[in-house]
Order: sequence, then C-alpha cells, then structure tokens
Amino acid sequence: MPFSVEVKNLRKLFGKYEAVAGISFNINEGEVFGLLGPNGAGKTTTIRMITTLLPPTSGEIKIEGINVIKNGGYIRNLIGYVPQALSADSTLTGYENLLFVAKLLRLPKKAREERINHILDILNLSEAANRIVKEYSGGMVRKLEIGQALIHRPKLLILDEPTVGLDPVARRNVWEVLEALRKETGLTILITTHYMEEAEALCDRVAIMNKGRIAALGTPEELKAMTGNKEATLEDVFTFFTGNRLESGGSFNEMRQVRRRIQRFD
Ligand SMILES: Nc1ncnc2c1ncn2[C@@H]1O[C@H](COP(=O)(O)OP(=O)(O)OP(=O)(O)O)[C@@H](O)[C@H]1O
Repeated sequence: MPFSVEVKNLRKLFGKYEAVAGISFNINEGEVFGLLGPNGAGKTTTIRMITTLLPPTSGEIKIEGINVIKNGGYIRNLIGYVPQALSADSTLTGYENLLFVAKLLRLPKKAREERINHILDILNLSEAANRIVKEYSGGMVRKLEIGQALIHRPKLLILDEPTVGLDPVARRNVWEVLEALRKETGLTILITTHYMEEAEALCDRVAIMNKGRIAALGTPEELKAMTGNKEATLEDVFTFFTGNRLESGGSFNEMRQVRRRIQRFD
C-alpha cells in the first residue's frame, strides 16, 4: 500500500473558538503538500494534530491507513517534525546536535556515524559539522534542524514555517535542500507557509487555509486556472478564494519569532 496521509472533517476548538473548522485533504506518497495561509489560519494547529501533539475535537487522521489518534507511538516513528521554535542547541556543534538526537532515539552505535554523515552531506553541512552552532547562520541552523528530524528515517517530514525570519538567500538554500531530499529519498513532505513564493517553489499541491477552513486546494497551476486569469500569482489566487490579502511579513508573530532567534544566538 503506498504511503498516504488522510485527513477527514478535522476540527479543533479552543474553548468556544474554532481554530480548525472541519477540514479534509489527502497527501500522496512522495508529494510536497503545502498549507498556505496567514498567521492564525489554523496551519500550526492542523499539523500539531497530525503529529499527535494535540488531540482533535473531532474528525479523523490516518497515516499509512493507521488511525493517528489511537496509535500515537507508532505514528511518531513515521514522522519527522521541524517546529517553528528553535530546536538545535547553540552550545554544541552541528555533529553533536545530530548525535544527541541519534542517541535519544536509541539508534544503534554502528548506524549513528554513517547516518549523521549522510545527512550532513545532503544538507551541505559537512564542512561546518564541527563548528559550534552559535556561529551558524540562520539558514544553516534551519538545515541542521531538518537533519535532526531525519535521523530516524521518517516517511513523512513536517515543517512548520521553515523559512520564517530567514533572508532570501538562506530561504532559497533551505528550498534547495528540501528539493534534494525529496529527489534522493522520495520523502513525503507537509509544509506550512505564508510565503507565496515558497509554496510555488516547493509544493506539488497547495491547500489555501483561511480562518480554520480550506478555501481551495490544487496544484498551483490548477488554482491559478480556477481564477480565470492565466497570469495570476498565488497571491492573486489567495485573494480570489478568500477575499483577503495574504500578509507576507511583519506580523507580530513573525517579529516575535525572529527576535527569539536572534536572542538565542547572541
Ligand atoms: N492553545 C491554544 N489556545 C487557544 N487558542 C489557540 C491555541 N493555539 C492556537 N490558538 C488560536 O487558534 C488560531 C489558529 O492558530 P494557529 O497557530 O494554528 O495558526 P497558524 O495558521 O499556524 O498561524 P501562525 O503562523 O501564527 O502559527 C489562532 O487564532 C490562535 O490564536
């Protein structure tokens, strides 16, 4: 059976507030699937439910045909998760960070070195492996965090706003790594973003999320065609389906994230 993620009528209430309002979508094997929407659209809440970190109020999630809610331990083995918040230790080297995760996951000693070196190679971090992470650029830290999520060879990699707070060069660098990963490993990838450019560069299919709902779903090309304007950008697509403009930056949330990042590496 090919790998798949099936989300059906998924809903999450925080008190009376409906953060995710009954969404459904499938992700196919080897696909890069994007949840695109502004801050507060419900993207993080959705992936927290998929990663088993948050119980849904109602609805169903199946990965490889297995119920995520009832089989959390098994499902967590299939998933690599790169959260928005920093997860690398700035006082260790890149290699040590990966080794730490490998030990936590009880990877056999023999496999550790080979796995870590392979990951460093794919991420283009081999030369920096023995440097302390405090000296890494934002893009290098992000790549290292992607590496940490890959140590146990997951089938599904989930990234929450992976390039928020990065400059355009670093952002492209992270995209290249994700492309290389997917080519080399056939990994299925779920990514949340509020950058149009990112969704267009990376995603095979995109679900446009707004106020807890999926406003439209399709390939970037299909979504553009639905607007009846061949020249439409994804930004136009977002406006077409939601009636709102997609803020691309400068929100309080983004500022807070960037600040947190800067403080951590001072
Ligand atoms: N634990 C919580 N308790 C109450 N409300 C919450 C909680 N987590 C999220 N929310 C609210 O649910 C809504 C959706 O949040 P969510 O983080 O999923 O959005 P998002 O699309 O991922 O945006 P962001 O990029 O800011 O993370 C927001 O209005 C948020 O304030």
